[in-house]
Amino acid sequence: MLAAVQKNATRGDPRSVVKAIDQFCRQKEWAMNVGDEKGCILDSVVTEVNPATVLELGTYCGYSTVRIASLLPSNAKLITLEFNPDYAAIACQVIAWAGLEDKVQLVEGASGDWIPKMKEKFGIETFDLVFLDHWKDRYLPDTKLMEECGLLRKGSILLADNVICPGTPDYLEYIRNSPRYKSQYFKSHLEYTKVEDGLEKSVFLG
Ligand SMILES: Cc1ncnc2c1ncn2[C@@H]1O[C@H](/C=C/CNC(=O)c2cc(-c3ccc(F)cc3)cc(O)c2O)[C@@H](O)[C@H]1O
Ligand SMILES: [Mg+2]
Repeated sequence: MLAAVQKNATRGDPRSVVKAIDQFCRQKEWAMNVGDEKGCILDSVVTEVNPATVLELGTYCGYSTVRIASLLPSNAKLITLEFNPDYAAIACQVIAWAGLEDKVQLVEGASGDWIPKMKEKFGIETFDLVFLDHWKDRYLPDTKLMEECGLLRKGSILLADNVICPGTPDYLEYIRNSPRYKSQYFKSHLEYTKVEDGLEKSVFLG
């Protein structure tokens, strides 16, 4: 995938990096990027929220990191957590190829370890937007952890990938029934396939 980016995408052009990865995953080898169809929904949420602070859980190869960072205002900050060093190394190069390294802080480590350190290590008060796309059984514990650490403010937006496929039943049950969130489901398809999947957008009510 990285070779495809370096061969087909233009340095400093995030859209060409996104296109190169999507082309590679459609033509050569499927990969678990959020993809172009759900990616458009992601783009519209990022544009609508216009966040100053973003947390991404699960960088993988940096596809959604590039999509999000390319839409952020100049002073905005995107912190992305990835605990697999091999994926982190690839993502770092993909983000650099897109010319977005100044907007992105890629942190190598587990979300559970780093979420409690966000304030002291990065001077983050609260996140305006969180994109959840890591192991599906971590969405709920990490959401509760973000609440406990005071990282969500009235109006913070959580956007979760794969709430249908592979599915995040415990997270959906919690977020749709909690009086502290207002949720909305965006129906779509699993990246590069016709299988149903979707994104769940939830506003923290404080
Ligand atoms: C606690 C913790 N801390 C830090 N990094 C963490 C972390 N937990 C995981 N990570 C990291 O994040 C990525 C993991 C992503 C998991 N995503 C999926 O499993 C996924 C799967 C599919 C899929 C659908 C149908 C199929 F048939 C097969 C696969 C589609 C998707 O879109 C997915 O996101 C990966 O880079 C992993 O190292
Ligand atoms: Mg996903």
